[in-house]
Amino acid sequence: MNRVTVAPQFQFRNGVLHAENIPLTRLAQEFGTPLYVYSRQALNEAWKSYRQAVGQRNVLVCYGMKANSNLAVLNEFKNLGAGFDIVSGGELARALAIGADPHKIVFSGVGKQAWEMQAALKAGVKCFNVESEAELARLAQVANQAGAIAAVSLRVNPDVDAKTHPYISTGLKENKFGIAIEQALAVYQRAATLPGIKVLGVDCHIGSQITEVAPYLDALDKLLALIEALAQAGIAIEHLDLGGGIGIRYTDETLLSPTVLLDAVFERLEAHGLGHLQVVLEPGRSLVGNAGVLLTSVEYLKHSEAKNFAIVDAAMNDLIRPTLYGAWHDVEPVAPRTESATLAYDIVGPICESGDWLARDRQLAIKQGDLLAIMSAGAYAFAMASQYNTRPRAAEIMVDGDQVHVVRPRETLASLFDSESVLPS
Ligand SMILES: Cc1ncc(COP(=O)(O)O)c(C=O)c1O
Ligand SMILES: N[C@@H](CCCC[NH3+])C(=O)O
Repeated sequence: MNRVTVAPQFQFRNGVLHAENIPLTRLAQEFGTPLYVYSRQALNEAWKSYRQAVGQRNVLVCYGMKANSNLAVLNEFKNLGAGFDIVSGGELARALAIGADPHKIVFSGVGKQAWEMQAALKAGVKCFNVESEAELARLAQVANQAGAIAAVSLRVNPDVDAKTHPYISTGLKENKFGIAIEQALAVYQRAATLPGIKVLGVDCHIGSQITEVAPYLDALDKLLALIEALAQAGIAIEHLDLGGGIGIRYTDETLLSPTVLLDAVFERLEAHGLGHLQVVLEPGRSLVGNAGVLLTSVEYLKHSEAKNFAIVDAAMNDLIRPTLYGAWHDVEPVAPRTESATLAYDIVGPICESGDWLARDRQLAIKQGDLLAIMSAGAYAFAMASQYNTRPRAAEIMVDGDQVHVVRPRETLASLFDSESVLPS
């Protein structure tokens, strides 16, 4: 019986793991490993879950492109109607490169530089999510110099526990993000008087890989109290941005669906007479996380008294989540064997760091040369890759039914240092 994986578009057929209709063995042969493989259908299905949740309601879904900013992914979401949540001038450039509608771009991030603000104003983005009073002052200055008006939401830090990994929790008061909820009213009052600034909305983003609705509703309750205080102070807003954060299945998580979230949000908005507000969401991981796998080959097996190691050709430079967060990614042999002994393996890369591991203590029946798929590698995977140890970043492939597209070729060795120079002698 074929094992079922966490990702519907990556399943076993006749004993071989496929991406849609393509056997992953074929892609490894043709393009080499390590290799990122994405499924176009998975992107579409994930988008559909948001579209169905939205229904006729006034919701703008801005894809949090930091999760995976490959142009093919961005273009797919643009064509499906997505806006974009950006956090840098670089991400703005990517959005503009695929012809994204600037009126559907929100600009988040705690450290926006003046040039980034200028570029975003020039492009005409929908909204700046402002994270401090100092940023607000800089934005007003930049907007005035440009003769432009910057529409803003203040990103409020509601001090709620998103019940996720501390490194990806962003809505607690000890986190660097946002303006403390207690200070928000005063900063809004200042914003309302600043030339160059137009108050448009309220924003928060409490964390990532969230699997329950309760933390969102805790945050929402605090934002609703703020919105009422703003109304009393004569400051009307048009939209409420609840950020991203919906989690995916890495192993056996129970999931929060966009429908459950939006139904609960609109119920509360309507109860407060705020059903007219536009809701903005900034999902990243939940749109792409299970649309990708990282393929890697076993270079060596190594057995010591304490451990069995599978040394593979992918490494922490390709996928840093395991060592950075202790994150779990399922590991599937692409063509599972039955004849080898099953042992507990640590899957480690060739990088000179003890932290260079992708999975630990996995029961696997494998041999040298076997191909493994590291699952759920569509989000925060290639996007966080580096060239550490002068390793070219992997190629990225998009599968679409029977079609295979190289959406980013493997980096060449020369490209890793051809812009460097040595000192004149
Ligand atoms: C401001 C902001 N919006 C959206 C996201 C996307 O989050 P996620 O990938 O968890 O949906 C992030 C990342 O956590 C973020 O920092
Ligand atoms: N990079 C993190 C998520 C961070 C979200 C960005 N605010 C992860 O891989 O889970």
